[in-house]
Amino acid sequence: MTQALPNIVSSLYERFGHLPGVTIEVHKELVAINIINDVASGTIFLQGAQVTHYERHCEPPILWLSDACDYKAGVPLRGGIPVCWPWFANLSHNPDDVKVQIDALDTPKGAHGLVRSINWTVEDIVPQDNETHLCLMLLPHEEIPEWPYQATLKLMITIGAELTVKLEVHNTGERSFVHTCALHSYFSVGDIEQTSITGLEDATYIDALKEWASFQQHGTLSINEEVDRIYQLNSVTSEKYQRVAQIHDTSNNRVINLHQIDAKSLVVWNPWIEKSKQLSNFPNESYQEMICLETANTLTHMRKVTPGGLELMGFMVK
Ligand SMILES: O=P(O)(O)OC[C@H]1O[C@@H](O)[C@H](O)[C@@H](O)[C@@H]1O
Repeated sequence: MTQALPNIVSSLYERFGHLPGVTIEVHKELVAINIINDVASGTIFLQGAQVTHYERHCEPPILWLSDACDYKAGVPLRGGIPVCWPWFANLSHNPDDVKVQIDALDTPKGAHGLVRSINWTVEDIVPQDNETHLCLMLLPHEEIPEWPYQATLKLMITIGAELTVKLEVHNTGERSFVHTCALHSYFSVGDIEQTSITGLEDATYIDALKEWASFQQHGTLSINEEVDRIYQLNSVTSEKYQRVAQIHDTSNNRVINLHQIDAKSLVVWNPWIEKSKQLSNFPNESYQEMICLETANTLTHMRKVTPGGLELMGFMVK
């Protein structure tokens, strides 16, 4: 972060004024925007445009955030909704076009791309009684010296009775580029052993724990061991949100409904016992209280963005 934290906070207040239900806070080395309106509350960090909290009043939080986050600049927070772009997962598991494009760059090639630990700028905050809209923006060619393609990334978030998060990728340059991406949502559940997922019946998935082989889902998905799967949802369109999965969070007596638009992949991940011990900023027992359902376009759903082209994908939680 080049600007001192208090300066970032004061310049945001100067730009937007003191908007109702909007406060800007510093968490150690990071700046966050807190939202509260008549129906819900939320928190969005500038680093990674990472939504870390969403809760409807009088209900348990919908998103999970680790208690072990250290709020350090350059380290993505464990939980909430990290934005993965321009590649998802390890580069080695991406389509050849993505690998070739990224291999040519002199940039770190860790999992989940380049933008989850960079500060995004705040484009807009619009508070209303029942929903608050935010837009965060990133110009990757300006923030990542090695990224050679001109583009504008926008993350559009609505905090209301529903949570919507949309990622827009606009090619503003003269060369095409490809990407895979994900909104890597960590959902909070009361007890993973009393949690099941419906909506994926009969869907095809790639199992990252079984040598990336392809399988078909039969019936409800219960989580009682490590799960790391990429479901391919070919029927999702760019026309309207489509209900893709439901998390039955039985111990909280609720169902979280996930709808997607123009996002044809859904990653389901829980690290379970052994993998939990290897993850950064992840308490050993936390696998019991979270499940990732990650709205994505990956593998065969890689996207090519031609000059002037604009890609939009996202999800809504009802
Ligand atoms: O530790 P990271 O880089 O945030 O990744 C967490 C997980 O992210 C998921 O999307 C992947 O499917 C998992 O394989 C991975 O372990």
